[in-house]
Amino acid sequence: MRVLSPAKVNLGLWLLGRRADGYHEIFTIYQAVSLFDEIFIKEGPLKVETSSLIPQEKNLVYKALRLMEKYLGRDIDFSIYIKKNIPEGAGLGGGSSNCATVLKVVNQLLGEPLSVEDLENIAKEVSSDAVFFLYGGTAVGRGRGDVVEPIKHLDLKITLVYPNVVASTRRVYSAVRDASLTDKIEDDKIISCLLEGKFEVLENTLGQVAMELFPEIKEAYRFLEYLGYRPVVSGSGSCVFYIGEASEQVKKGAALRGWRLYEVKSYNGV
Ligand SMILES: C[C@](O)(CO)[C@H](O)COP(=O)(O)OP(=O)(O)OC[C@H]1O[C@@H](n2ccc(N)nc2=O)[C@H](O)[C@@H]1O
Ligand SMILES: Nc1ncnc2c1ncn2[C@@H]1O[C@H](COP(=O)(O)OP(=O)(O)OP(=O)(O)O)[C@@H](O)[C@H]1O
Repeated sequence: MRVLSPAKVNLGLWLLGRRADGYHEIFTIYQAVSLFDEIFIKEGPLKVETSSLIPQEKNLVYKALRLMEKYLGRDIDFSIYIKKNIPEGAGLGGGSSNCATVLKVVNQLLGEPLSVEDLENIAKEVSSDAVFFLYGGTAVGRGRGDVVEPIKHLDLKITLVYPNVVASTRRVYSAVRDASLTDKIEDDKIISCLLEGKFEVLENTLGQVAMELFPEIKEAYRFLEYLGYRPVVSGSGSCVFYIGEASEQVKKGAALRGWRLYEVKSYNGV
C-alpha cells in the first residue's frame, strides 16, 4: 500500500528556556502542508529503505518500528520503502512525519493493538516533532514540541523557499544563547490572532539563530522581505516561507539563485 507523509511548517516558534534534559522549552504552532513523502508498505521482513539512502539504523522509521516491536512483544513483518520528496534538514520535519505516519498505518494494519498514548510515547522517544504528525492539521506544540494540542484547522496558501542548505536541528539549537530566550509570551493571544488571520504576530526566534549560522537562510529571508513579504524560517531551517501565493518575482528570483520553490497549502487530511 502507498501512504502520504506530509511536511510541516512552524507558523511561529518561540524559545522559552532550557530544560534539565538538555532540550529547549518551546511554544510553536505546527501546520501540516501539501508536500509529501510517499511511503510504500508491504508484508515481508522488517526493513526500511529510502530513496535518499539513509542507513536503516539511522532511519527514524526503523527506530520507531523497533520500539513498536518492544511494546507489542512480537516481530513486525513489514518492508517499507520511502520516496523522499521533502528536502532533508529543511525544517519541514520529513523524518518525523515518516515515523508517525508509519506508526499509525502499521498499528491500523495490526488491528490497532496500541493506544494513541502508546503511539505518542513511541513517537516522543524517536523525535520531538513526531508527536505532532500523529495528529497533523494545525496544532500547538509545547514542552520540547512533543506536547501537542490540535486547534481549529487553518486553510492557508504557503510559499516555501529552500535555499539548498541542510540545517542540522541539533547544531542550530546548540547555538541558542540566553538572548534568544523569551521569558514569557501571551500564547492565548497569539493563537487567537492567528485564528483571526492576524499573521503579523508570527515569528521564529530559533529561526533567527539559524540565520546567523547559515547566510543562505538569511539571504532567502532578506529576499522575501525586500519583495514586501513577511517571511518566517520553518523550525530550525533551512526553509523560509511566507503565507501567500508565489508571485512571478519570487519564482524568478528563486530560479535565478538556484533555490527550490514549493507552492503548498494547509494539509488537514489524516
Ligand atoms: C525545530 C523543530 O523541528 C520545530 O518543530 C523541533 O523543535 C525539533 O524537532 P526534531 O527535529 O524532532 O528534534 P529532535 O530530533 O527531537 O532533537 C534534535 C536535537 O535538537 C535539540 N532540540 C530539539 C527540540 C527541542 N525542543 N530542543 C532542543 O534542544 C536537541 O539538541 C536534540 O538533540
Ligand atoms: N525517514 C527519514 N527521512 C528524512 N530524514 C531522516 C529520516 N530518518 C532519519 N533521518 C535523519 O534525520 C535528519 C533530520 O531529517 P528531517 O527531515 O526529519 O529534519 P528536518 O527537515 O531538519 O526537520 P526539522 O528541522 O523540522 O526537524 C536528517 O539529517 C536525516 O539524516
